[in-house]
Amino acid sequence: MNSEINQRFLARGSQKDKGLAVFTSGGDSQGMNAAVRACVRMAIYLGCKVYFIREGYQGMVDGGDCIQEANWASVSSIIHRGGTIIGSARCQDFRERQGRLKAANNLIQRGITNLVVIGGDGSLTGANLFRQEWSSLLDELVKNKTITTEQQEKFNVLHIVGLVGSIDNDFCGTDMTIGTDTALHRIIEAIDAISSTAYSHQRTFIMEVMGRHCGYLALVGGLACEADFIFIHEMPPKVDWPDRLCSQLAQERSAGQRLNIVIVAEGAMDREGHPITAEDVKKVIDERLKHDARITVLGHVQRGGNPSAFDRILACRMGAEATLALMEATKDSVPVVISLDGNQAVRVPLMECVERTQAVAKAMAEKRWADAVKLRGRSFERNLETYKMLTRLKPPKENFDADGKGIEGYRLAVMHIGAPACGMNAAVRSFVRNAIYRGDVVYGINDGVEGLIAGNVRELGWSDVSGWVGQGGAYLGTKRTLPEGKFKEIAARLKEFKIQGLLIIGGFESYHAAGQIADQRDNYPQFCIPIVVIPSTISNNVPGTEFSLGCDTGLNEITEICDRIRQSAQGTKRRVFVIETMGGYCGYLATLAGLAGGADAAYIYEEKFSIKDLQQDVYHMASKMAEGVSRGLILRNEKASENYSTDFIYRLYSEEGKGLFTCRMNILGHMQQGGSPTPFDRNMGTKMAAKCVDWLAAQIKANIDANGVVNCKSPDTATLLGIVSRQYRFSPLVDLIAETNFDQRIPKKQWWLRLRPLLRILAKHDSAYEEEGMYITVEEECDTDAVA
Ligand SMILES: Nc1ncnc2c1ncn2[C@@H]1O[C@H](COP(=O)(O)OP(=O)(O)OP(=O)(O)O)[C@@H](O)[C@H]1O
Ligand SMILES: O=P(O)(O)OC[C@H]1O[C@](O)(CO)[C@@H](O)[C@@H]1O
Ligand SMILES: [Mg+2]
Repeated sequence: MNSEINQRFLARGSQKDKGLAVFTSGGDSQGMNAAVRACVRMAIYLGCKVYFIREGYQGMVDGGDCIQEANWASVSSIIHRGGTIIGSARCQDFRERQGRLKAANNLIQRGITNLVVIGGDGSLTGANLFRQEWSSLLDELVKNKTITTEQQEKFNVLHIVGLVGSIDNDFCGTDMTIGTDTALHRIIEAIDAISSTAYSHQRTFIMEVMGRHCGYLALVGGLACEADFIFIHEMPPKVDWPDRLCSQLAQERSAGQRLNIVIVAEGAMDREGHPITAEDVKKVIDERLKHDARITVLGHVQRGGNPSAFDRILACRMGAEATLALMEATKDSVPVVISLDGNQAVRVPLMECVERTQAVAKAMAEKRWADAVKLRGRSFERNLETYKMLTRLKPPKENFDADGKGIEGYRLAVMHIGAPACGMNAAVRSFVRNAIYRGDVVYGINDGVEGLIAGNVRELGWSDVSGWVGQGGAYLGTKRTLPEGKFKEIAARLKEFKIQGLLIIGGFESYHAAGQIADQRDNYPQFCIPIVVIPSTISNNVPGTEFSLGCDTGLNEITEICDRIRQSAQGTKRRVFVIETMGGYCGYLATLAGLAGGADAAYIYEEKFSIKDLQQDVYHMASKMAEGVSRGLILRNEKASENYSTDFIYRLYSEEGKGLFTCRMNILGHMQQGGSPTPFDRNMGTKMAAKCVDWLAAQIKANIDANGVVNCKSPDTATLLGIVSRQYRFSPLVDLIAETNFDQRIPKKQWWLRLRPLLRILAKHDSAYEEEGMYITVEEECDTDAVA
């Protein structure tokens, strides 16, 4: 891997002689505006000229007013808006050399040789071709005397950086394209809404989702909504699919399920290449099962609405990186795509991505389905495996003996400790089903440590967890009580239920509790079982992971509320909102919601601030207001400072802003913990729990004696499953102690702190931004089993 170890900074105003143009192309996607904004603002910060090319490639071909210089204000108040304010198009002209010739001339006439392309697979394929042809296009322009040889020489290299903006997530080389997460939000909102009416009428709903050539939306939508059957391009069913579909749906109904959801990706086919439409599926269900079936085609709803917090943040990071990558490009550098690999912004060669994307299409055309899935990447593959496993009606026979007992069956338990967070139920469902699938017995412990001591423990069956994925809160019940002082009672219950492996899902308390139990292994043999924690809290303050389950939902709740609060001042008022977020001492929510909401400042505990900083920010706000900005957004983490309280900041802004703006304060409180889990949290909970089952089984197997007694003593048998620099990782709890600030209950190092300068730069403050993007190959990117 060619990662850069040294920190890389480009100073403010250091690129005064340069320029770039940005455009959006293909189907629009939510988050494109945030990407354009970040790209423009980073360019202005570096001192270079920046142009919009309106209406995608069509604007490049047509030239004229379609190419305009942009300024700071041209991208104000757009971060929360879906679509693209600079327009997008599907452009036939650009597919022809003649069109590309015109486009090249239009760029040269304005001296533009740095391009940021924001679009899908088609747009980036077109960009790749444009770059490959560039010198021959210039030759032709010289030949027909459209440009001079001096111009040819001066503009002989075209630099291109691509950002993948498409809801389809069909481009190899990135885990998530800008817009995909929001499209999934739209899909699950629709399916959740339909489920209640389907339940009432015992109906089967066939939902058609987008994704012309890629089944990602159908697959992950299916995972996030417990769909009973999906039809996707990469895993087409055999021609006998009607039999399989009907037997699956019939069995589910006979097991008591009142509704069924079938998802059909647009353009789905069977293995012989016959199209499968929602109508075809309905016909089969009507005729054979006589179910009351209905079709809903989600269509462009999926491309609409406000971008999710994830897409806004992704777009901010990618947009800024795109500008930086262009500024660093030399005549020898290859065009790159800025993408996300796990949680890391990376730069992947455009050509490799295009080739791999085309290889997927080829594999599908040649009916090499397994290859197509592999080429889509490890994360797609894993999603598919998980989906298949979770929707099996019965565990495979080979995992059970003649009496129906699991051949390698262990006795596992799951519980929560800490506050509830969205995604916990999805994790429990996945844990239960994965374990049953293997032949294990699973116990659900209600109400945390207190419930365990009270013996509030019950075996969970396959259908006990039906419908749990989309539910917020914690169905098992959760409490904050720690095990300290109650070890004897806990050990007695673990013994009574013969528990051989334990999963704890929860926030900082879960991590703390698991550590306390593991610490007592020498005193209580019942604690010598493998123990694993899935960090789950909106605060995202658990060490050993970059993301906790539930923090994405919390972030989206805050982001949406901030949008609404800001909108309340639309019109003539000049107003500053001071908003307090949760998080304990952890500034994750305030910072990330600040980035996603386009906030002017976000005050947090981890970054000390003085009265001087506050004063400067107030003056800064006043000067922005004087320049025409009408609304301000200030976020403050609940424990940012003992004395500079939310009320204090509100009063300071109120006093100093007199005559210029009014000020209002909002404390968001527990609404941040509620809501419906986002697709990200549903998916993350599902995948993490599946990994925990595998891990627990492997640990038990390695440490069990002939009498079935498990004796885990080594530190690596008590772990926390986290996402750490691009990968899922089981970290021994003891290793995390040194990384933990137990007083403030936060990790000592927090990755997202490096995004704070970006927040300031995008809000027109001075700051020094360290580049994120490391260079990797498309193989490296696709091999990551990321959360996406
Ligand atoms: N092979 C190609 N050669 C030249 N230009 C292309 C090529 N493929 C696509 N383009 C250009 O990119 C535009 C957008 O491509 P396309 O319609 O495939 O959408 P996309 O970028 O894949 O986005 P999405 O699939 O998300 O809608 C096309 O209209 C065309 O102008
Ligand atoms: O908006 P249009 O041009 O009808 O295109 C629809 C297509 O665009 C996408 O939304 C994005 O590529 C596809 O999922 C869909 O097939
Ligand atoms: Mg496309």
